[in-house]
Amino acid sequence: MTNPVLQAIGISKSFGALHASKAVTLELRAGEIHALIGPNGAGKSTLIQQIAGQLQPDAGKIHLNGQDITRLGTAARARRGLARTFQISALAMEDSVLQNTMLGALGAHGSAYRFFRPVMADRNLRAIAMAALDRVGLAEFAARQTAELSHGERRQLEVAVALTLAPKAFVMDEPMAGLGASGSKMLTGILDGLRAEAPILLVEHDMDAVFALADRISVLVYGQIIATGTVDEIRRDPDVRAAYLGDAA
Ligand SMILES: Nc1ncnc2c1ncn2[C@@H]1O[C@H](COP(=O)(O)OP(=O)(O)OP(=O)(O)O)[C@@H](O)[C@H]1O
Repeated sequence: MTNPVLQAIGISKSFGALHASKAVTLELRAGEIHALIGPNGAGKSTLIQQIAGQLQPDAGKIHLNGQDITRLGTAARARRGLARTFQISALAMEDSVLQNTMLGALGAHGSAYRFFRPVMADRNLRAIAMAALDRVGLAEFAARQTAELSHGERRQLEVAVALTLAPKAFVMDEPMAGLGASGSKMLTGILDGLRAEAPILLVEHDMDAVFALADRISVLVYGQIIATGTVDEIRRDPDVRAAYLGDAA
């Protein structure tokens, strides 16, 4: 088996007396969507923040392609190919869909600081951005102001911006949140195809999306991973049913 792309190795984090992550070990392998599920307050966000670099673990390490990135901040991790998506506030609402995407592409492919006009005239960046927009079904919206997009289309745009970074791994925090049935279906289809480009660590409460997308699922309860397995293994796992899924499985 190939080496994991992204690893959390023995991650622990406490807030006072509360152990939000207890020696969590998790692997994201090439080509997979690995869902992280668990009840409210289980520690999913805390773990994702440590993986993305917003929070420093008390103990343990984060590796990206075998390299220790534990001490790097979010920007340095992003430059190394860790794409954290679904922070909608990162989009400039007054700019066009294409401008948002090209500025994302500039972060990864532009070597020097450039003023905005030359950036927008850069054919190479434009081609990278248009390819990313096409990939998520937004090419025909390139000239629209981002503020005009629906909630679901903004999610698609976030994916396009992340794609311009040529990511090695995606970390996605509740991408389906706030989307209606058709938005979820559209985004599920997009994520389904993305795993071939880079594996996805997916935190998601929408179990239909999780069961439709995940190659493997890890279940976090009280800061600990109680099971990792395929959808079928997790659905059948008696500990998971007792702690989390109940009759919903
Ligand atoms: N900065 C913080 N200071 C103190 N306690 C925190 C902090 N961040 C999280 N916690 C606590 O750590 C525990 C895990 O929270 P976390 O948000 O990681 O869970 P979660 O699984 O993401 O929950 P949800 O599904 O509701 O988003 C909770 O008890 C939470 O109250």
